[in-house]
Amino acid sequence: MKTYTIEIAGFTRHLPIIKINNHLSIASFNLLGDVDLVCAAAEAIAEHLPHIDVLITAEAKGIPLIYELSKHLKLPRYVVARKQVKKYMNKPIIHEVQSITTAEKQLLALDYEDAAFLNYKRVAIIDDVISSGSSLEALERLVNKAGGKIVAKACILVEGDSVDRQDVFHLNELPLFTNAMVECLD
Ligand SMILES: O=P(O)(O)OC[C@H]1O[C@H](OP(=O)(O)OP(=O)(O)O)[C@H](O)[C@@H]1O
Ligand SMILES: Nc1ncnc2[nH]cnc12
Repeated sequence: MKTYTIEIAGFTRHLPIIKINNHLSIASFNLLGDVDLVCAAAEAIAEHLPHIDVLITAEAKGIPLIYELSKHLKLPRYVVARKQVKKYMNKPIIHEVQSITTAEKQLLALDYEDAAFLNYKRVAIIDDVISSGSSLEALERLVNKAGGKIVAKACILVEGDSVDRQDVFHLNELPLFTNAMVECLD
């Protein structure tokens, strides 16, 4: 398998290059299960955040990261926007998302209790990767609707066009690959 090698918070990882459609491939970054990397990335991001009251992310890969970040920042509660409305959710606020990794439109939903918790709080939006920016935009809309104040946006990796974003703190950058480009890699 072709891989892309990247350094993140002092750790080297060899990411498999995966075709996502007829034109594009991504270097797939899956932090689920990677304890050392999650801990180091959380520590590195924590140093660059202003004073905040609560972190929010989108499920699923952002969850271990904000858990670890919340521990660092001594924040007792964090908020996760879900990709499905569960029966146990109360009056959810919903926004559509078209993430680069998923062909179909998805949704992000915030439970009423979590939305109420964000109200008037200083909120940092956190994700593992920001690529098209669609997930970030949906999270921004949810936080605004909930009455939270977005004071920081941070992720481990920015990808593709998002590498030029000035509004997101990040630890490193990932390229997008055309499939023709991938054919030429050894
Ligand atoms: O900037 P975007 O194009 O929206 O892409 C970024 C999103 O893609 C990934 O989630 P993914 O859709 O792979 O879902 P998962 O975390 O549930 O695996 C990542 O965790 C971000 O949330
Ligand atoms: N390269 C990547 N790896 C994992 N998830 C992603 N979401 C967007 N880009 C991604």
